[in-house]
This record gives sequence, structure tokens and C-alpha cells, in this order.
Amino acid sequence: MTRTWMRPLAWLLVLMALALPFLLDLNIYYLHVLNLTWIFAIAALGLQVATGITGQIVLGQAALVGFGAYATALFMMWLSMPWFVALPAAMVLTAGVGVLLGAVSTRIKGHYLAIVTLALNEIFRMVALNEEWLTGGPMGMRDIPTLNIPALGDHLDRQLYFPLLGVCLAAYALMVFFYRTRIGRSMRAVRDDEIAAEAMGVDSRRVKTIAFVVCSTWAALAGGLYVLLVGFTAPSNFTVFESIKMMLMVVLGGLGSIAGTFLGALVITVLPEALRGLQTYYLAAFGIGVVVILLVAPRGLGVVGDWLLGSFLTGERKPVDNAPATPLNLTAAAMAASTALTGHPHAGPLGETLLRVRSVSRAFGGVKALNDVSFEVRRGEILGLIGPNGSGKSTLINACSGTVAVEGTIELGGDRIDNRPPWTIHGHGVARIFQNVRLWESMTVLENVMVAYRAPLGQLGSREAHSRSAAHEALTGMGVGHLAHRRAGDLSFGQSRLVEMARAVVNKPRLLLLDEPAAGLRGGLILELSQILQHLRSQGMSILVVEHRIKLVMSMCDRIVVLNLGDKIADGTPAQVMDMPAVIEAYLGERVPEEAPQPLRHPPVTV
Ligand SMILES: Nc1ncnc2c1ncn2[C@@H]1O[C@H](COP(=O)(O)OP(=O)(O)OP(=O)(O)O)[C@@H](O)[C@H]1O
Repeated sequence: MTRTWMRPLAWLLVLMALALPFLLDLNIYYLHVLNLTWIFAIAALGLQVATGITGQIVLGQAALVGFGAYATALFMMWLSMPWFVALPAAMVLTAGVGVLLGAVSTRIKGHYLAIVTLALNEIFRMVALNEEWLTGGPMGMRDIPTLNIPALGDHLDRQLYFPLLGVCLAAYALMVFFYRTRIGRSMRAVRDDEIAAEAMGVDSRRVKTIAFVVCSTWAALAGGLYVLLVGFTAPSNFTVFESIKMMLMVVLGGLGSIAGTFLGALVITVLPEALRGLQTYYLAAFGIGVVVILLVAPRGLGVVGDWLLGSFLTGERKPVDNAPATPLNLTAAAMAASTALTGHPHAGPLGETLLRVRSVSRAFGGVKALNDVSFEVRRGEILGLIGPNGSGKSTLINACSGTVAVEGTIELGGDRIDNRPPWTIHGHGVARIFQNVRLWESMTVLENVMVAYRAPLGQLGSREAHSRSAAHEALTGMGVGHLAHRRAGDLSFGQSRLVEMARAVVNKPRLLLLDEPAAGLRGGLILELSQILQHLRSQGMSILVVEHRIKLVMSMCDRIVVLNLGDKIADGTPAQVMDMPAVIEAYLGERVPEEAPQPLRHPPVTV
């Protein structure tokens, strides 16, 4: 339990510790090392955004820093630009490299992308070494005007101590702000589970491009500041070894931790200097020191850093609740849904066709997962999709949500949505839950739901407030409002399912796609889940549900479509379908006794 005064006190101590080297008139060499620390902490932060926060491994950050350094120097030397024009111009130019990397990342993923970024180091080195007319070759560029501020001291490193520290802290503060807004949440969602992020409306291509642009812009800022501090730039300053050092800052700081990156940069830059007394063995001692830190704090120094940032990171006053999971009460959820999930924009004639699937086929190699399947989902109905294992149900759900490409056409309210990106389909009003729960586990429950919400255009502050209240409302509607500040990875299976449902309905979709929503839930809970679905239907939402529990399907579905080996073999009311010999033979085995529909326990809401 953190006492309220501890965090402000810790901040005071940190700020004092940062000011101390200057106030104590520390040796110029050490001030230089610290100035380099602030500069590389900025570059490492850019890397943290791409790698730790968005999950795109970048092994060429030093090349981007070098690009920024050379660009700043060239603008100053060749075009006689003052530094305050040259530096932003270099940042814009390097951001262009980030856009290119973003484009590459949509085609090349994971380790392959890491190798591509590793190659950046070599490309940079070859150009810097061989294009002497531009870069000065192996000797680099010298006599670049440095940034002198005589009023702040007699030596350059003393003069620039506070300005560099200030820029560094401002870069970090800006990133904390981004982290807790929509773009930061989307980056984390892409990192945790890209497919789920896309299905919930996150344009992963855009998000990754933004991450690479931030990564390279911050690198260029660091490169430009480096030039202004040392007055020269050479290929040997920006080698692959420097890239690995920056990656080490990120890992030691804790993947995804902003404040941890600062601490990581501090340790990686200062520790070798502090160990220099060990002479030949100082690098070995440094390596052992890093290993010890990671053994003691496997999640990196971010444990300390994130504690320091506290509610700045989440934008929530309330601390993350680490209490153990409580038993699920779906009856309460079903009742709460009747009040909290009102007002769906589903006005329009119930019963008209909403989703039209026409002649849809999909083959995986020689396996025909879907073969010329056609059916419709009407407004305000629950359509059950059943069939034996491997009959193509999930493939169909994936096709309707944009995760799988198909032949044929899929229309929603008259608009073609087949083979469109998942985020575009989400924008048309389609949301889904997955066969296996796919929450973004490192994020809080509230953040999970906020990612999926599209706030109306307006000012940033009001959009955030709007998203927050919509997410709270959806969670309350599913009876899990009390879990809002819990980390999603700490929930029980049933709780995760309800949070996933809240995430799916927060944007008030026209069509809800559910892939085995009752899988993993106990008997009583399944009945309550069916109450929630029936309630959503009563609000005019259309639901396409894949389910193996036949009694559940019979009791809550208005119509049923049956697939077998990719073919549609039946389409009709539960009573009609269950009597069909083809369905009994392919799936049921025997005739299923008719189930009386479960009445809603609360009055339906009119739309
Ligand atoms: N990505 C894929 N690559 C290769 N084959 C696939 C892929 N996805 C599905 N299949 C194949 O397509 C067929 C239909 O699979 P699908 O998952 O859609 O069936 P399902 O009816 O949802 O099954 P279950 O009830 O077991 O979830 C299966 O034979 C499956 O092996």
C-alpha cells in the first residue's frame, strides 16, 4: 500500500538527484556523460515506442540517430540554417524514413522485420563511409557550430546540462501523454494481439506507421542534439553496437515502460563509466551488473518507473485494483444490461435483411472450408450457426469480420464488406468475440473497452472523457464495472468473456459475431449469457452466433444455419432445422427435443 506522500517525495528526490551534478559542479567529463545520457534516453524512448509499446522490433535505431545527426549537420553547414531550423528539418526528414519503415512493416513482420531494421545499420555505415562528398567519409563532418549558451556556464557541457535534461524530460512527458490517449492504447493493443486489435477497429497499418515515425523522429532529435553538443559527426558514432546498446536500455528499462526507459538509459550510459576503475574488466563487470538487475527485476526498471508515474500513465485517479478475482454474477449482469445498454441506434424495421452472404467460398490448400454458402441475418434476430467440427463456422465468422479473404459477396446494410480490412468492417458496425478469449492482457479492463470505442469527433479531452464513460457504461452493462481498473490478464475466464462482450458492444454495433461465447462457462452462467444476448436482440441488435450447445441454440435463436464440410445443409427455424434428416445425420445424431424459449427476466427495451 503506497502512502499518498511517498510518490511526491520520491519525485522530489529524483528531481534533486537530477539537478545535483550541476549544482555540485561535477567534473566536466561526468557532466558530458550525463549529457549523452539525456540524449540517448530520447533515442531509446523512440525505440521503446516502436518496440516496447507497439511490438515492432527495431535493431537499427543508431542508424536513425546518425541520419538525424548528419541531416542536422548538413542543413547547418550546406544550407547555413540556424540550429533551430536545421534540427526540426532533420526530424521531418527522418520521419520520412519512419513512414517507409511503417510501409515495410505491413508486409514484413516479426523477426524478419527485425532483420530488415538491422540492415539499416549497414546501409547507413556504407553510405556514410563511401559518399565522402556528402558525409566526409570515415573522418565524418567536423567544425559543426555547437549550441553555446554562455549565460549558463563557462563550458559547453555545463551550459547544455539543463537544456538537454529539459528537452529529454519534455520528450518523456509528451510520450506519457500519448501513452494514455487513443493512439497509445491502440499501439499497446497491436502489440498484445494484432488480430483482435484490427477486429476491434484499430487500423494496425496506421498505428505501426505512427510508431515508426515517433521512433525515427525521436532518434533524429537525439542525433541533432548530439551534433549540437559535440560539434562533429562520424560513422563510428552510430554503429550496430550503439543500436544494441539502445535496445538494452529499452529491455533493462522494461518493455513498454516509458519511465523505465529513462532509468535504463541512465544505467547503460553511466554504469560503464562508474566501473572504469576495474580497467580491463570493466565491460565484464558491466555485463554482470545488467544480468543481476534483470534477475532481480525481470520486468526491468519499469517497476520503479511506472510506480513513479502512477496515475499519469492511466489517466485514472483510481489505482489498479489487485484484489483477487471475485465469483461471477451473471444474473446481476443480465439485469444491469437492461438499464445500462439502452439507446442502441438500431432504429429501422426489425426483420429486414442486415447481413447478406452470397455464394461465399474459401479453400485452404486442398481443404474447402466454405463452399458456395449463402444466407441472411435479419435486423433484430439471433441467427445460430452450427455444424460439426471443421465445417467452416469460424471461417465464416472470420470472413464477416475481415480476418479471412473469401470469394463471393458479403453485404451489410447494402454495403459490400467482403475482403475489406477488419477495422473498416468494424467501422460499418460489426463487432465480434473470438472462440478463445482475446483480450489485450497487459492493459486494464477499462482500456480494453476504450480501444474499441469510436468517440464522436471533438476536442481531445472531451473525446477521452466520452470514451471513458462509454466504456464504464458497457462494462456496467455486462456486470463487470467493478473490474474496470483490473489488469485484463488477471481476470478469470468468465470475467474475461464478459469484458470481451463489453468491448464488442461498446460501439453499439449493428451486427455482433460470437464464436462459441459459452465455451468454458459453467451451466448456470450459460443461461445467464443467453439472457444477455436476448436482451441485446430486444434492443434491435443482430447476432450471428456459433455454438455447439444445441439446447442453448434452440432456446435463444430465431433461425439456424447448418454447415457441414463447408456446405450449407439447412436454414430455418430451430424446429424446422432439428427435424431435417440431413442435419440429424451430419451433426445431431438423434432428434433433439424441442426446448421452450427462455423468457427474459426483465422487460425488453423498445427501439
Ligand atoms: N488458417 C487455416 N489454414 C489452413 N486450414 C484452415 C485454416 N482455418 C481453417 N482451416 C480449415 O478449414 C476447415 C474449417 O475450419 P473452421 O475452423 O472454420 O471450422 P469450424 O466449423 O469453426 O470448426 P470448430 O467447430 O472445430 O471450431 C477445417 O478443415 C480447418 O482445418
